Order: sequence, then structure tokens, then C-alpha cells
Amino acid sequence: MKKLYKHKKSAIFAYELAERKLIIQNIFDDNLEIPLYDVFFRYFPRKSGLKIVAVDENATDIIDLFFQILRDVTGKAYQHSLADKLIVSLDDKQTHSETVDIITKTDKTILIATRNEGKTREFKEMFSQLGYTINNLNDFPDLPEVAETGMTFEENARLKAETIAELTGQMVLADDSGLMVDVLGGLPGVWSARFAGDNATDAANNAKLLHELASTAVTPERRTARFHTTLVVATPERNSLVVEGEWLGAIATIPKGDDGFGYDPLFIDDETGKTAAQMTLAQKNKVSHRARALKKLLEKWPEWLNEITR
Ligand SMILES: O=P(O)(O)OP(=O)(O)OP(=O)(O)OC[C@H]1O[C@@H](n2cnc3c(O)ncnc32)[C@H](O)[C@@H]1O
Ligand SMILES: [Mg+2]
Repeated sequence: MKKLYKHKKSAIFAYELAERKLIIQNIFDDNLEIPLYDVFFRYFPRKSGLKIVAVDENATDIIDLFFQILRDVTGKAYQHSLADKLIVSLDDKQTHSETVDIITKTDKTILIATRNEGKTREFKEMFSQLGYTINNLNDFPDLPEVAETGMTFEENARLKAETIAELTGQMVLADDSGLMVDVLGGLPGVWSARFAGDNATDAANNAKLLHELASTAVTPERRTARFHTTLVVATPERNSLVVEGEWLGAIATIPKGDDGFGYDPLFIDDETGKTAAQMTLAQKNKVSHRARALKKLLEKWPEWLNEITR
């Protein structure tokens, strides 16, 4: 058995065609190179070269795409069929037959175990570019609240993802995140959503944070902080996939900007000097803790899917 598609940067297949290149960029503008099995090279002369760049965990889509390009570029009548065998024919003559191992995941909807619309908006933007539709728990009012009783981001993200995956029988992504302020020993951390008390508003949490820093007379250079996200993808009866991402910055003395949610008006990005609330959704989604975690998730996801569909 050979693997047709492995979602790792690998030198084995990608090559350039100066004029005719097809690029399906991923959400971070990275060129993700999908290794197609080398049988294709026999049908596609190296000198003409082609770069196929895509984000998709579904090998059949990639193979379809490849043959589509092959037909367009060469003008020849390539045909293929995929079952557990890949059969390729040219001008009605069978030219190749190979047993292959295909990842057959086709579901393009992801349920995010969150009621936070700010997070959801970010995930929607990030995933829409990959062709995924996002639902969150506000679309399922009958599902229960999951108590965040963990002491770590991972424990809470697991609780949210694994409980909802069990209840719904589907694949679920959860995000547990928070702001960690160095001079406060990492607080508010896992308590970020409830820093000013249960069901606290964003404004109350921000006011409490400013108050804590003011009362300890913290100098500007000691206002360093980071946003943290742990993402967990769970599916019933399988081991979950866990990744994390961080974003370094500092806490402002007054809130600035109108976009975003949570502590965004107080979080100054180290690189640009802007608060997260002064960034557009697209700008934040390039550098945020959530974006960095999602990038790692996308790198690991196909391999993980491959394991769980075996
Ligand atoms: O548990 P769910 O339903 O996902 O929603 P939540 O708001 O309770 O989410 P968390 O438990 O993960 O708490 C994270 C809190 O950290 C803050 N936070 C997380 N990511 C943030 C971001 O990108 N910008 C600003 N604040 C953020 C914000 O106050 C969140 O409420
Ligand atoms: Mg929460």
C-alpha cells in the first residue's frame, strides 16, 4: 500500500512551471506542497514543471485536481478512476494500475465547541478559505454547558471538545485561550473569561486588569504579556489532537481600537505596536495565538485523520 497524499512539506513532488502554475494558497499565504505519488511524474514530463499548492486532507480531490490540470496543460485525454486501485488511461488505453491508500474524509463542516462569537468570527474567516463551514454551540441550544473545571488550557479545551464530540457523535474543535500577564504571574490565564467574576463582560475584565496593573504600579517595560490558545480536535472514541499557539505583546494603559473581542483593546502586538483591536480581522488572523495554533493544527490534521480513518 502506498500513501497518495501526505500533508508534510516534502521535496518529492513539487516543481515549478514559470507561466502556468496553479496555486491554492492556504490561509497564511504559505505554499503548502502536496506530494502526489510519483506515478504522476511519468505522465508529466519534468521539464514542463508544475507547482500544485493546496490545502485539503482529501486525497481524491487532489488527484482529481491533478488530472484536470494534466488535461488542461497537455490537451490529452487522461482518465482515471479511484477505488482501492488507481487506474490511469490515456486515449482509452490503460497505462497504469496501482493499489493505493486513500484518505476518504469528505466532511466539510466543523463544529466549534464555543459560545464565544468573537472566536467564532475568527475561525469562520480562517476556515472559509479552506472551504469549511463553521457551526458553534449557539447553533445547538439544546447542548448543555460544559463546565471548565480544568486548571490548564489543555484540560479545559479537552473537556469542551471531548464532551461535545461524545454528545453529538461528530468531530469537534474546541479553543481554550486566555491572556497571561507576566507581572501577575500568568493571570488571568485560564480564568480570563471570568477574571472579574462569573459571566463578567469584556469591559469588566479589562477594567479589572487595568486596576490590577495600576495598583501594583507597574512600569511600562514590565507590562509584558502573551495570549495563549490551546486547540483540541476530538472525535468519538479516538485520541484527540492537541496543539497550541502564543502571541507576544504588552498591556496598554488605556483601551484602544474597536475591533476584536475580550482583551483585544488592551493587548499591544510586539511587532506592529498596534492593539489587537486596532487590527482588522484579517491582520489579527495572520499573527494571533489562535492563527498560530490553527496553522499547527493544519499541519498535523491530515496525518491525524489518516490515523483515525484506518
Ligand atoms: O469557552 P468558550 O465558549 O469557547 O468561550 P470563552 O469566552 O469562555 O473562552 P475561554 O473559556 O477560552 O476564555 C478565553 C477568554 O480569554 C480572552 N481571549 C481569548 N482569546 C482572545 C483574543 O483573541 N482576543 C481577546 N481576548 C481573548 C477572552 O476574554 C475570552 O473570554
Ligand atoms: Mg469558556
